[in-house]
Parts: sequence; structure tokens; C-alpha cells
Amino acid sequence: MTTPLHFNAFVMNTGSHIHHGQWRRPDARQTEFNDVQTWIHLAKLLEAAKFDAMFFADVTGLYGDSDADFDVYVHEGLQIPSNDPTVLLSALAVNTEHLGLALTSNVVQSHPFHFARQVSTLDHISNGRIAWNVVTGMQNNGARNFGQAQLTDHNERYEWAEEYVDVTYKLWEGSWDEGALLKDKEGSSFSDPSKIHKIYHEGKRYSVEGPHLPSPSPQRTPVLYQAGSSASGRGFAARNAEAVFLIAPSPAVAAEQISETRALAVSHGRNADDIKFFQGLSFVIGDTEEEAQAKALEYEKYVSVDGYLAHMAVVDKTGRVYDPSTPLKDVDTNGARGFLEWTSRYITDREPVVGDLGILQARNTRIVGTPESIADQIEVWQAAGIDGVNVINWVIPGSFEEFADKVLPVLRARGLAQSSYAEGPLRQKLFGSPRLNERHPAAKYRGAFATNADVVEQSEPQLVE
Ligand SMILES: Cc1cc2nc3c(=O)[nH]c(=O)nc-3n(C[C@H](O)[C@H](O)[C@H](O)COP(=O)(O)O)c2cc1C
Repeated sequence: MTTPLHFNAFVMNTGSHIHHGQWRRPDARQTEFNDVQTWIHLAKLLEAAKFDAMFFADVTGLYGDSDADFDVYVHEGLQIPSNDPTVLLSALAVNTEHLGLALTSNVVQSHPFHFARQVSTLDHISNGRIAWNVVTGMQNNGARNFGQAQLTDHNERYEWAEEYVDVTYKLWEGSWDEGALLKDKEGSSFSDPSKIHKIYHEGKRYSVEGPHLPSPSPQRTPVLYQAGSSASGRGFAARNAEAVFLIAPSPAVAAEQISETRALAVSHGRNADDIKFFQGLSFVIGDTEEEAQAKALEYEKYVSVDGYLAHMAVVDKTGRVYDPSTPLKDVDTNGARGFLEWTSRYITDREPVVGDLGILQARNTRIVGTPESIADQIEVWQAAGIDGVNVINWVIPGSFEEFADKVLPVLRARGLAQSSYAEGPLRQKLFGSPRLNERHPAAKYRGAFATNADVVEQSEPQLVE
């Protein structure tokens, strides 16, 4: 019995998200990222192809340890200019019916009371199709944009995230009981005060009285996405996430990360299959192997080595990207050292240079082949334990159009992709139930504030001004 995989389109509301340089291609429409119609068109295309969700990445600033190379970011359109996905999703919600809509929001960027309200509003607008990718950031510049001197220490960022999600869980799950919203015209009561509660959160960073202002949305808590890979990141994901993202270099590495995180989830009282794992992959599709290889070379002509280097923060101590001809052994950077070492080991027949990093990044997790051979490769990833794929694009909308037209039919014929949407909110489509299960840490807040004096009894009569 084969189990269908889930498919997300991994995008960002910007010109150059992952595969840097490709926006220069004549068929690339990511240059029209400011035009809402670009995204509406893509969302409709994805829905027609029965993708599970459209997943927007986001950042709060520029990459780089020491402000990296500002010129490179600007010339490459490397995540600048970029727009806020949270705002964009409301436009996509009213133009689609079944597609999941996932936003990324960093704990640094908005107060949890405000953020929880925005998400509840979106979940109402979309009839329960919202997911939240919880991130803590990797950018000093992104932290400085929100008044921090620099990026908060790694472990502390995840402690911060724990408090942040805790506030939102209290608001989403605990503040309003079921049946609180009455809209009772004859009885003259809009809502039942005995079923709406303040949360009185007092923590290290936040003090939030409540109640939550929106009434419960279809999912209450949005589907929770996370991509932590460090020990503290994986711990956070094991406790909180319902979907975890990997960009593992091979199925074997993915299998290891998946089994470790599943075991951690079990140690936190959850079931191993309470979390679904999505591997990021990009595809170059040809009708023959030769055609696919030729297309891959053609994509490589557009690769911006500088763009990949700046994204990886492979910059010297003054923040400049290295010249592509610099031997790797001469690179002294605080950026992606692991990838540098891996590249040095991979290229053994000549002196590896900085330019190799860019090309290898473009090839990383790329599958080149016919629809049939791509489906074979996806089966290998599934055997390693993944539940889904985040499809990374070269061009918008072409990469998704091709995947939908050529690869999905082959996957469908093998029982590896859904051919229709299940009923209900996004969580119901993914897990069979619209609300978080009772093993999730947010579930403990259901009914937890019922002993708080209810809102109306507690407040003093107010004069209307
Ligand atoms: C597929 C994927 C998508 C991600 N999207 C974002 C994003 O949109 N914004 C962001 O700040 N970080 C993003 N990250 C980074 C992760 O949130 C996380 O910080 C990173 O994987 C490093 O893990 P660590 O925080 O445990 O060290 C993403 C990571 C992956 C693998």
C-alpha cells in the first residue's frame, strides 16, 4: 500500500529566494512579485494541481554576519525587495478554496497578542487553511531592525520562542470556550461572558492579560511548521511542530534527522507520527534524460555565484563576498563553514574555489531527469521517511507548472500524490481532525482559564465617552 506524499510550493514574496540568478531568465515571472496577480495566478495553478499548500518564507532583514555585501543583495534582488506574506495571504485566501496557506513569522517581529489576532483573522478568512512557520531568525540585521543589539543567543532564541508560542496557545486554545459566540438576537446577547476568559500570562518577556479578541477560528491554532536543525531547534520542533522542514543533502541524512526528531517527540508525550517531515527538492524535468541534462546546464548558466555566497554569508571579515576564483583554503569566514568543508572534500581533482560553492549550492537537493526517473527518486526519499516535499522553484510559475503537468500525473498513477482534496480545514486534510490533538502542549490550555473570573463580571462599569 503506497501512501500519497504531501506537496508544498516553497516560495517567497521577492525576486530571488533560493535559486539566485534565475530571475534573469526570460521566462521568470518572479520579477513581478509586487503584482498580487502573480501570486493569485500561482495559487490557482497549485490548487488545480492539488498541492497541499503554498508556503511563504520570510525574513526580517539581510543575511550575513557583518552586514555582508549590501551591493550583492541589491543587485541580485536577494530577498530585498520583499513583501510581508501575512498581508498577502488574505488576498490568496479569497481566491482559493482548498489550498493551504502558510506564512513565516519570526518571534522578533510582532507581539504575540497582535500576531495571534492576525492569524485568527486569516484563519477565519480562509476557512481554516492557515499554517505558521515558527522561526527565530538567523540575521543580525534582522534583529537590529527590531531594536536588538544583535541576534539573541541561539538557545535563548528558542526559549523566547517557547514563551511566544505559549502566549499564542493560551489565546487560541484557552481564551474562548466552545459555544461562546452566540449572535443571539432574541436573547440579546452577542457572546456568552461565562465562556470567554482572560489568560493573565506573565513571563520573562511578555505580560498579556487577554482575552483573545477574535472568536475561535476553524483550526484555532494554525498548523505549526518548523525547521530547526540544531539541538535546541529540534527540541522545539519535537515539542511543538506538526510539520518539520529538512533540506537534507541525502535520503540517509534525512532518515537520521527524522528518526531523531520522532524519538524526541515521543519523549515529550507525542506520537511519532504527530509530525510530518517535508524535504526541500528542486526539479529539472525533461522528456528524455539528455533533454533534462541539457536543461540543467542551461539553468546553471544563470547561477549567480555571488548570490549564493551572500545568502550563505560566505563573506570575509569585512563583510565582502569573496572573488569566485579564491581558493577555498584561503577563505576565512564566520558563515557556512560546514558546507565549505564538504565542498573541499567533494572536489578532489583540482583546487576547489569559491565559485564551486555557488554551483554546488544550485545542485544541492536538485533532481534532474524524466518524470519517471524523478518519481523513482522521490520514492527513495519516501523510503527514507519523508511525508512530503517542499518544491523549490527556479522560475515562477514555470517550475510549478512543469511539475504539475509532467511529474504529478506519474506520481498520481503510482499512488504517490493526491488526486482530490480531503474535506475541511488544512489540519483535517493533513491529520484527519481540524484541531490540535490532545497530546500537543497547547491542548492543556483548553478550559484552563475557566476558573478566572469571566470578563464581564470582572470589569468595572465603564462610562462611554
Ligand atoms: C525549508 C526551510 C525553510 C526555512 N524558512 C525560513 C524562513 O522563512 N525564515 C527564517 O528566518 N528561517 C527559515 N529557515 C531557517 C530555520 O528556521 C532554522 O533557523 C534553520 O533551519 C537553522 O536551525 P536552527 O535554528 O535550529 O539552528 C528555514 C529552514 C528550512 C530548512
